[in-house]
Amino acid sequence: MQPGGAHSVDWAADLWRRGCERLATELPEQQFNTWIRPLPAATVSGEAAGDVLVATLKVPNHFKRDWIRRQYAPRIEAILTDLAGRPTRLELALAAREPGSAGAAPAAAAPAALPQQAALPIEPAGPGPKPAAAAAASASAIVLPSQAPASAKHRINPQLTFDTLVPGRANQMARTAALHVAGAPGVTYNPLFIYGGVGLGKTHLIHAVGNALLKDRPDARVLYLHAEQFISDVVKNYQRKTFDELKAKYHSLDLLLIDDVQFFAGKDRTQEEFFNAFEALLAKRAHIIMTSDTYPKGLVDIDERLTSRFDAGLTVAIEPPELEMRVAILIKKAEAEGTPMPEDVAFFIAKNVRANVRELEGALRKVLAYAKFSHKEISINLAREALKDLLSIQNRQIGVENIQKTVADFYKIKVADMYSKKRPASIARPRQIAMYLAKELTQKSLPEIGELFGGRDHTTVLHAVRKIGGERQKNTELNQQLHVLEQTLKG
Ligand SMILES: Nc1ncnc2c1ncn2[C@@H]1O[C@H](COP(=O)(O)OP(=O)(O)OP(=O)(O)O)[C@@H](O)[C@H]1O
Repeated sequence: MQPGGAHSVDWAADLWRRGCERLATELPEQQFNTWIRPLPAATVSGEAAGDVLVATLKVPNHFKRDWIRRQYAPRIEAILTDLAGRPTRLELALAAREPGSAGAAPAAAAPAALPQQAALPIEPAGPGPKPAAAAAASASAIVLPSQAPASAKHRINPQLTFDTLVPGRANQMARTAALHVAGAPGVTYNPLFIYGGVGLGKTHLIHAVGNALLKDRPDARVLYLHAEQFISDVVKNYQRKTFDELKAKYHSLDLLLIDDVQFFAGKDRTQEEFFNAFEALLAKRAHIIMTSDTYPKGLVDIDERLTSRFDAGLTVAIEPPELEMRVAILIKKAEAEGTPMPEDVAFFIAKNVRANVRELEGALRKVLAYAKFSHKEISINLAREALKDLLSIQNRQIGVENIQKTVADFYKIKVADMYSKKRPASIARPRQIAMYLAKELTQKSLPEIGELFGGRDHTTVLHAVRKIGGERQKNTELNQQLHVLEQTLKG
């Protein structure tokens, strides 16, 4: 499709196919096969949202929708934006279930023979189907067959190295331990158990160990896999009664890197096989590194015999990165993309995107794509524009009342003084600061803010916004206080 022009089915089908191809090279095979490949159909529409292309993917249940949204949506959007040459937004719509189906989406547009992995019940059964309203495809949308390339890249990703991992307080312990293991596997910290929230770099770190070891010892037998792949292997070998093959594969390794072991929950046979592999590997001084979303004792539905072994080497956490580390990550990643990122822009993005590194990368891609397609220099204004949706979602959650209360607490005045007519500086200044923050952090207009501050005129608010904004540039103490208030308000 050309921007603003007529859609062509071939063009749209090709867009999705190329998107899948790119995803397949970036995601671990198991993740690609589990989450992306089975998506039954995609639709693309151009007009529905102005000049933004909307790609709608149908997903079978709430669980998958939320997971894909959290884990993959920013990347899919960035890839489609890149391939389409225009901003593309992803919508995830619940597919209506066919009567009698087990929860799969309608098969009408699905390809006849996509090879599927051994399907394992890794998620709770989704709630009932949503009415057709959930399917957001517009009348002008084109239905695309889900197409996925036959092969997907997997195992160790050569780009995930210690060199590309930005160090910081958040990953200091984990990184140090990982470097240690890479230098002398099988000696200490065995097993190494790394835990932390999503998108904080656990997978990156264990790939880095694998890459480092392979660089030193190219013949080392190193295997990276997601826990789901192990589950899948156990099922396959169970069906074929080929447990010797399973043993031969896992028990002979020098380094086993296994991601997201919380997925073993409730899978007794898998746990038993993993226990066997674990014991065999430790006995021959091979190293095991595991990741999880929680520490060993926090794992549920996993045999205590295993969790106590997980904890027997070294357990380290990866924390969410602090502001400076987020800035460093942005600058480094932008540099790697060949686009230098001004420090003030990196600070702006880092202050607004704080959840995890994956989201930070998503925001960076949006900004870079926006700069590319609009042929503009990267600036704070451009970043604000590119991340408009993201920022407004965050800001919508902050209410003016909350700002008034937080600022009043901070400057130790009464909340009632925010609406009062009192004018002493000890009260007027915090009030101006609250007005400034209300303008910065919410979508409210100047008159609306004035109304919420005891029915003041919008020019009073404008004056406060300009005054505090201007002073902020020169007065570091005020700037610091505003940072603290912003961080508190954004939670
Ligand atoms: N310190 C860092 N420096 C550079 N890139 C990082 C850093 N931490 C994370 N990343 C990048 O962020 C993205 C998400 O990281 P990764 O996939 O390793 O997270 P994770 O903790 O394994 O998440 P999940 O639990 O969802 O699998 C990756 O692209 C990774 O390269």
